Amino acid sequence: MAGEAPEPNAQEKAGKAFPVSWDQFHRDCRALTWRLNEVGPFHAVIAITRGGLVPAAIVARELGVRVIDTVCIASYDHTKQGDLQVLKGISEAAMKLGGGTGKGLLIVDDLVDTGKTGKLVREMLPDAHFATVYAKPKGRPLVDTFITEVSQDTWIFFPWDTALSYHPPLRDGAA
Ligand SMILES: O=P(O)(O)OC[C@H]1O[C@H](OP(=O)(O)OP(=O)(O)O)[C@H](O)[C@@H]1O
Ligand code: HPA
Ligand SMILES: [Mg+2]
Repeated sequence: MAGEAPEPNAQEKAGKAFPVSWDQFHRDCRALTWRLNEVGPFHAVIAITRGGLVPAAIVARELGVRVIDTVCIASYDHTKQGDLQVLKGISEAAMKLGGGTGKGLLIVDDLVDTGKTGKLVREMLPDAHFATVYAKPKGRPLVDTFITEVSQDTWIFFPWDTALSYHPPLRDGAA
């Protein structure tokens, strides 16, 4: 007897693809910084790894912030979301800069999807400003500043996760 079909992963459930190039990502990070410049100044940037590292570097460079800390959280194994694991918390030095509640700190991530990751970090730093480059509707209420909203059924492909490859012509069935 045939086994049950495997459950679709988050990317398969999403259906639509939104590939982002390095150029586009850099432009979107700069656009994010324009908005954040109105909100700051910030004592430090807290990057949610790993996806938040790239936008955090660009945003910190544009804002002239040199103190950068990480909060290391794992949830998706490629496209399947499991339980959140905090692999490394926020450093004592960064906590001190934020007065224990995150005031004056800027949390940066590449995107919010379900909002689970963002919610966890917000609980650690309730007074921090939370910025992401992209936001899906479920996670959007958690974010203070973002640039582009994509629908919940869209999967964003980041340039560090992708490579150029052959794409068949539309008439041969390409999506
Ligand atoms: O809003 P959520 O549903 O929680 O999803 C958003 C999070 O998922 C991705 O990280 P991931 O856990 O895949 O780890 P990575 O940043 O190391 O790739 C992304 O970078 C966000 O941090
Ligand atoms: O749409 C997405 N793209 C890449 N990583 C993700 N992690 C959660 N959602 C996404
Ligand atoms: Mg991440």
